[in-house]
Amino acid sequence: MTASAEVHKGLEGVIADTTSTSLVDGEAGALYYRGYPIESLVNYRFAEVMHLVVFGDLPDPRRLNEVEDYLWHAGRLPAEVAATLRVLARNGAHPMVTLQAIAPILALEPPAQRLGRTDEEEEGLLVAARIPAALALINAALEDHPEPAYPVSRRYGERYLQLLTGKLPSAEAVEAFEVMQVLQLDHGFNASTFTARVVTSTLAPPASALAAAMGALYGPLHGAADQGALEMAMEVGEPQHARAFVTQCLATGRKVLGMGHREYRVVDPRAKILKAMAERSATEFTNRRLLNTLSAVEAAFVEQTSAKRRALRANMEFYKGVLCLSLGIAKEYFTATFAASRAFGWLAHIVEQRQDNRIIRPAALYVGPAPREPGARQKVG
Ligand SMILES: CC(=O)SCCNC(=O)CCNC(=O)[C@H](O)C(C)(C)COP(=O)(O)OP(=O)(O)OC[C@H]1O[C@@H](n2cnc3c(N)ncnc32)[C@H](O)[C@@H]1OP(=O)(O)O
Ligand SMILES: O=C([O-])CC(=O)C(=O)O
Repeated sequence: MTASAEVHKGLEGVIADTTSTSLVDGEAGALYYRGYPIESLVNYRFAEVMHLVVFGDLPDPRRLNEVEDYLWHAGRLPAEVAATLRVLARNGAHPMVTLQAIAPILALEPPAQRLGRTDEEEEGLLVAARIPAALALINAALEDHPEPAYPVSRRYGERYLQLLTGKLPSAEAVEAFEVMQVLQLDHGFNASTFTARVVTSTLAPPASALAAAMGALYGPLHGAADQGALEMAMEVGEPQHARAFVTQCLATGRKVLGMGHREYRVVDPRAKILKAMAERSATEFTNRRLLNTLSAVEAAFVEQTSAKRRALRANMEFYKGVLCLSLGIAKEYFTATFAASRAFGWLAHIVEQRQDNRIIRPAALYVGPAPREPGARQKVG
């Protein structure tokens, strides 16, 4: 590459490939899965929208039954996989670190049930289906509890919450949880999805691509902003401290997590839905105070960044934590819960990438020393 070449730092605006899974309209603040606006999809079960994203259409009742049955059977961890996971988790790393390490192992010992897809797709589906039980096991190992019994419910959200919290959730909690998971399914060429596509482009197996994507999601500029935003609200403490906190962040270059987005120039449409849900769910004093603090941080941030070349607004991560806490999900499991949903979106992109593959290999503008000779030197030894 010559020195006159233009560098697209962060690949902003670079169209790297086509996709038919989701459309992100950053100017209008709209998101569509396979053509359907997300606002219309929040009325469907998670398993239905997952089917839409991965397979391209909403399932009829018979297929939904088949998919929910598959997720239940496939989602149960084989004994040896569970034992490996338990040993790894006991090292005490963050659940996302353990989950990434175990992801390829989750593909071992597949069940007899399949969804009639290719071997590669079935591998990805299996890893994604097993994430909820894997998280419950990580939680049990870290807390030194016995492994939770595998729930009888075929409903994805009910099973997930029961696995993670140890309690049978209310119907309202299941609905709210599934809406959140629907909103997290897919989002164009975000960093973790692009990672999955890069790994897939080398023809590495889906389980390797999913593990790599988990690594990308765990960064605070991407998926881990959910835990980060909530911890920031805890640090701020009270709404009246928000203005000074934002001033300090902007003066020192510290990122206010959960604010700003590469694509959206207006509020992220998912953030609007999640904020309303967080408001409805935060009845308990601590969660209400966290919500009010976040709201004050958002107002101060929007005001203090109004002179920037770009409008910076709340993204999906900002209010999500309050909803998660209300559902009984501890903050260390926010990003892993995001991964549990996004894994299906990653799979949709893995399938798309494999269908029309070319290795992803951009060019670099070399800025190191000009070619030179090391000069004469005595041979060592
Ligand atoms: C599911 C998700 O992944 S959603 C995103 C989750 N991530 C976060 O919430 C982390 C906080 N946000 C950010 O770091 C960024 O906004 C990102 C990573 C989301 C997007 O990054 P970019 O597209 O490179 O940011 P962008 O070019 O729009 O930033 C413009 C300016 O605003 C600043 N800015 C952007 N977001 C923030 C923020 N949250 N806090 C402080 N300043 C910010 C940038 O530093 C830049 O400043 P400059 O013009 O003085 O250089
Ligand atoms: O699109 C992005 O860059 C990040 C995001 O919102 C997502 O992955 O959901």
